[in-house]
Amino acid sequence: MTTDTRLDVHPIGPDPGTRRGSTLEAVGVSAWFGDRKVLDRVSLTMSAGQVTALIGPSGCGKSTFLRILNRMHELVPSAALAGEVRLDGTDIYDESQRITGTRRRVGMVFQKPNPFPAMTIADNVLAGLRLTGTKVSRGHRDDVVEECLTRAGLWQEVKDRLKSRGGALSGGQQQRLCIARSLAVRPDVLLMDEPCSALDPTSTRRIEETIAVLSQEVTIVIVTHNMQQAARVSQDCAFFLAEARQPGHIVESGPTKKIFSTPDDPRTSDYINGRFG
Ligand SMILES: Nc1ncnc2c1ncn2[C@@H]1O[C@H](COP(=O)(O)OP(=O)(O)OP(=O)(O)O)[C@@H](O)[C@H]1O
Repeated sequence: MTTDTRLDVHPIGPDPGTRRGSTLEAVGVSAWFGDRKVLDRVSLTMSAGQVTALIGPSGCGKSTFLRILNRMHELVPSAALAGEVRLDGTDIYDESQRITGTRRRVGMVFQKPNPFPAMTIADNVLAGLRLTGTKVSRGHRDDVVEECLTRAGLWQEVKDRLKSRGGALSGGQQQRLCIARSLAVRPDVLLMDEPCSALDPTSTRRIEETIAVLSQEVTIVIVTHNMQQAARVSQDCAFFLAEARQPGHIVESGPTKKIFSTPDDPRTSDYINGRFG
């Protein structure tokens, strides 16, 4: 299919500003790689319009849990899963649910910025639409590019060079370009797996500002090793732990303010205060 023959159809979903994201609810989620169980009965509600931070030491299953939330876990041949993930009440693993529909509603931004380096900045934004088969008219494409780059906090920096290669941007700009690409399909939920770990402090701050703005419209779940970042950007927080070769589980979850000030479990306090992990 050539892009020029696409129908005059706008991206799917309500206009930004008219909604507050979707609620994601994990219910009794367990996960395996082969025989090895890596998550044990994880239940967590990630509320609409909130930022939920997933924290915990390396290897406790945070990324696996995140990948379960948009059906990427099942791409690993040895992977298995139990439990439910409800998106606004509907289990995304129910056989009536199509994987492409879930991926469109639940976007993902990865640790390492991964724009298409040889593609122009504008085409990088539109690539998200092409990958999900969402049609957009030629006349509407410029609007989508501007809107998404604006929402990702990148428009002012790139508006005069939209035809430059995505690979020519700085690391932080590339990450915001990837966020813009995710936003083009108007997801209800954005999953972010350590989105700032490869970035300098200034770029990190820009991404955090972007997260704060986006969270008014999109539900955000972020994995971070940076406790200050979790405290800054999230309203809710879940502390994962895998002890003594046991599968990862949630020790406690709740409002970030409470988790960081008066956690119920001493292991949470020890981790947050850098006494292990
Ligand atoms: N593709 C895979 N095949 C086999 N085992 C895997 C795979 N991916 C992850 N694991 C294992 O699952 C467990 C959880 O890994 P995961 O990456 O989810 O942890 P994490 O908390 O995100 O770690 P980190 O903070 O270091 O990214 C680890 O023991 C890891 O070795």
